[in-house]
Amino acid sequence: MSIGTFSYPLPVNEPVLNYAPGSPEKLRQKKVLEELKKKEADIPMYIGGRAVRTGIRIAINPPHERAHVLGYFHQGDKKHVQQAIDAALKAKASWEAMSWENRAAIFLKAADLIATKYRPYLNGTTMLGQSKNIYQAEIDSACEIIDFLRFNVHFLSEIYKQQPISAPGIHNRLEWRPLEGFVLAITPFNFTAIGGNLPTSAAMCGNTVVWKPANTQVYSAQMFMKILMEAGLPDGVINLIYVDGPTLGEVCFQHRDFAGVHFTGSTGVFNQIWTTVGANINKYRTYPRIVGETGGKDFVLAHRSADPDVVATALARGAFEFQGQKCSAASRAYLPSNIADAVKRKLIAQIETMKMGSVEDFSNFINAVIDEKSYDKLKKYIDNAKKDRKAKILVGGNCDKRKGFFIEPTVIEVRDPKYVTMCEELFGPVLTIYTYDADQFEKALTLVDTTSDYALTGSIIAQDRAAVELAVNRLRNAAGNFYINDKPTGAVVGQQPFGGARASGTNDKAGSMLNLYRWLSARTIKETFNPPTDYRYPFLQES
Ligand SMILES: NC(=O)c1ccc[n+]([C@@H]2O[C@H](COP(=O)([O-])OP(=O)(O)OC[C@H]3O[C@@H](n4cnc5c(N)ncnc54)[C@H](O)[C@@H]3O)[C@@H](O)[C@H]2O)c1
Ligand SMILES: N[C@@H](CCC=O)C(=O)O
Repeated sequence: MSIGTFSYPLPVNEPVLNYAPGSPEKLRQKKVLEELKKKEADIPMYIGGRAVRTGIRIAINPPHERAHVLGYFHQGDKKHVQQAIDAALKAKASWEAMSWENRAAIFLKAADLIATKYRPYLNGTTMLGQSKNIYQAEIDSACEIIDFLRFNVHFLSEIYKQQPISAPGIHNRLEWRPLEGFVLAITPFNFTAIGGNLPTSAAMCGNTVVWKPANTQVYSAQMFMKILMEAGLPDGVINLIYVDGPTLGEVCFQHRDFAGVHFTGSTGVFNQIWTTVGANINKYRTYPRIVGETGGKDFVLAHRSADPDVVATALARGAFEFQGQKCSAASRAYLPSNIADAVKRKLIAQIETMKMGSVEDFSNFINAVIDEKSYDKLKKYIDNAKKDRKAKILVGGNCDKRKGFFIEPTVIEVRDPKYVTMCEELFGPVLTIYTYDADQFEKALTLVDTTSDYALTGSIIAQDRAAVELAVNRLRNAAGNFYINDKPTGAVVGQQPFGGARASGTNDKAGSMLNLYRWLSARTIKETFNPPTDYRYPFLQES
């Protein structure tokens, strides 16, 4: 029962700590990394609040140190998917009946726990499990997840306030119901914050959730789950299971109570999910919500008026932070002929200073790619480029997986703007550059717009305002997140709502109100205070 209307003002973004040499946050983080490495974690699934261990233990190794074992997670099968759905459905009635202020408090408390005592733990599990350097972990597993939790509480409270008008004699209201059934959250390896946001944004709206993270993100996912439990999340509201994708799909997408899927990952997997849901549409109680943020082939387009230093730095950071494993990473660049040589020279010089190695040495900018499958795929593209007369490796190109999955930041230069690495998502530290005739900017715009199926992020770098305006207009549908004189990565919750269209997803903008609407199903209620008692209109009542 709520006695009062409570307010949740717009929060400010969580400040990014800088981990400078000698800083208290750096000392604390180093200690926690040591602590995490010393113990071998035994990671259960969490179903209905119970820790479930199956005995099928899968080792978790840091991608940059394959020989080390951080722990093991217990892999589930079909019956655990069913148990997770049952637990979600059982928890549903009491969760959706809980007053908003109590639901909200759980997520706000989780945000505060992460901001304080668990910050180095969520960062530490992200650093070791996903091979993220401290800065990349801090902006993800500390700041972004904290922001998602706090901003979504604010956005949802704003949605709850949205009500229709009422004519005299009646009162209308909108009830912001959760969906009928359970929501499935399927999350990718690359962002701990996305792993946290996908189940919690739906749960916050009163839904109960089955959450399946990528196997390569389980180490940090279970840390987040434990924080939610400590924050008071009731049993069964979010059920964390580790099963393979097809097993998950086989049970969930056949279930009558499947109410929606909140997915982030590759376009191919999302298309498969959509096709399966479509084929099963007659089985469901309600039309399921399908939300998917998917792949990208993100561009940087420089204009002849661009400052070469700005272009080179946008490329160095945009393409190589977190080894290019961001859906937003710059992976194709279009340089105008008047400054192309200067940009290449400056970019190579920057890349040559990038240190590569373990996350425990904070001076390493580059760490390992996520796993062997990704390493092998990336190496193949690089080896093919080495052999291909149409491509030239400008810098990098060496790969070594003996100790960890290390791939040097690599720049490929091509003369064919439709060369394979200009079109396909590689998801690693590989950038392809094409030089266009600086007098043919409009042609370059068309090329950017038509080269890839994706439309996630992109940047225009120019000092000429007319060129910026032209690019903003002509590339309207080429990116859901468009940047001017900046790299195409690093969206901040509340500042740059995130998502793309075309093959990059349903563009439901994580970290904004738009996303939350997808987990709500409004009911309109009209109450008439003085109801009529005669069916006849006045004109029928002639005397
Ligand atoms: N647009 C965005 O906001 C965004 C953000 C992050 C990552 N991504 C994309 O994610 C991809 C990288 O992440 P990834 O390698 O973890 O992606 P992925 O598609 O391989 O896996 C994503 C999730 O789907 C699961 N999965 C795989 N096959 C499945 C199936 N048949 N049925 C159900 N679930 C299945 C995986 O186990 C994982 O949990 C890239 O394509 C990247 O662009 C997009
Ligand atoms: N939101 C992140 C990307 C998430 C995808 O991997 C960014 O803007 O860089």
